[in-house]
Amino acid sequence: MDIKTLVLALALGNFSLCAALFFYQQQEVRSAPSAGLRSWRIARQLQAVAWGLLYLRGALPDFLTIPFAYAVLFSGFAFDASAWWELAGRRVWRRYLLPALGVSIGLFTGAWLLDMPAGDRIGIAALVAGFFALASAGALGRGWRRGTLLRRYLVLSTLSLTLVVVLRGVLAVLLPDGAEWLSPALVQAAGIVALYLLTFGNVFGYLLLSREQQESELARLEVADPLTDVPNRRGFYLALAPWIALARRPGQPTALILLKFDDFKRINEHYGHPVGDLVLKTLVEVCQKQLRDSDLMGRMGGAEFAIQLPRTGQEDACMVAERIRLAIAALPVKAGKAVINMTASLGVTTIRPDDAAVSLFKRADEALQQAKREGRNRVVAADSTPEV
Ligand SMILES: Nc1nc2c(ncn2[C@@H]2O[C@H](COP(=O)(O)OP(=O)(O)OP(=O)(O)O)[C@@H](O)[C@H]2O)c(=O)[nH]1
Repeated sequence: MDIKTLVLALALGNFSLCAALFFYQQQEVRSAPSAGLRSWRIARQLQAVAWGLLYLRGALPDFLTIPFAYAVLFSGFAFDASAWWELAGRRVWRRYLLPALGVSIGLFTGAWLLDMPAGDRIGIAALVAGFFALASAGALGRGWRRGTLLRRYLVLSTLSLTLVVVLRGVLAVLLPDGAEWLSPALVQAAGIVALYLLTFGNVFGYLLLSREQQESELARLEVADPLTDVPNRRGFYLALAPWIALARRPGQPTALILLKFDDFKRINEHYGHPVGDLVLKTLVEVCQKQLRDSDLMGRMGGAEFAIQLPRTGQEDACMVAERIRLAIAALPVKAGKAVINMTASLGVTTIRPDDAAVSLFKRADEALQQAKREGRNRVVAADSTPEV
């Protein structure tokens, strides 16, 4: 395959992706688009045009196929890097890519206007491609420690291909006529192949990684509450199950606190649902500050939450519950212009050896209901001694 064919393949590949994306977008309003998809789409369009122009070198005026084509290509690289940063949740990095793009286009166009040797222009273009590829690798590398194999592969392949592209540029400047077996044609072929692999590694990597991110977010939402980010009922039950099983063995018990904010309906009615949401989020943070790292708070639904406290007896659990109650009552929640005073009622129990989740929650709920009946804003302990 000669270089021209590879350039054509790059143009056609990007064009066909643009077409596929056009049809995909007809559905996008129905499903949540991945972060960065817009930038990624613009990158494909720009790169398709740029490679198309580069392919037509000789058939069109030089102005179009050299400085203009490279300016469009650099913009495509910049949008690619931007898409990766957006996918990593750091949109702010786009701000730094724009000036870098301006400098890149200025340098390349300047070299063309000054009629510098083609090798120097190639050097500039390779460095620009390398810079934006490194920026993409930086965004990808942010998730390295917790990253999947796919992410790690993409980081390493991007870095090694970037190295080849940059080397190609350096050699074009330092050894324009090649040396021994390192002919200019070989260096050029290695550079364009690396760029080809970089482009399509980027294309499929982005698609696969955004799909992977969406799937892991969906899996997280199965066990987490999207508003407060604590485990939902299902997640909490899953985390509690081993402690229920352990209660059959001798040792320190695990305590359960059931907490419900008082008169929460009033907040929604007076201030509206969005303020109610904000209050819930703030109150969960207030409660979590009173807990140990080993404790776990989960949302059972509405304004009701549960807290598991491993290796904690009833007396200590009551102390924690009282601390939480006081912290909630002491802190007025600011939501916009409103300052809202909240209280909560709490029922406390410990897991008995004969408990199942149903009996455990029933007992904690009875204690909670008693706290509500007795006037709210209080802690009630259930009787945790096993029935005989
Ligand atoms: N803002 C907001 N409100 C919610 C959410 N989930 C449930 N609620 C509201 O929470 C309120 C819970 O009300 P109830 O269970 O009747 O009890 P309460 O008003 O808190 O009163 P008591 O428990 O009797 O002290 C209802 O008005 C629900 O609409 C939510 O995610 N956000």
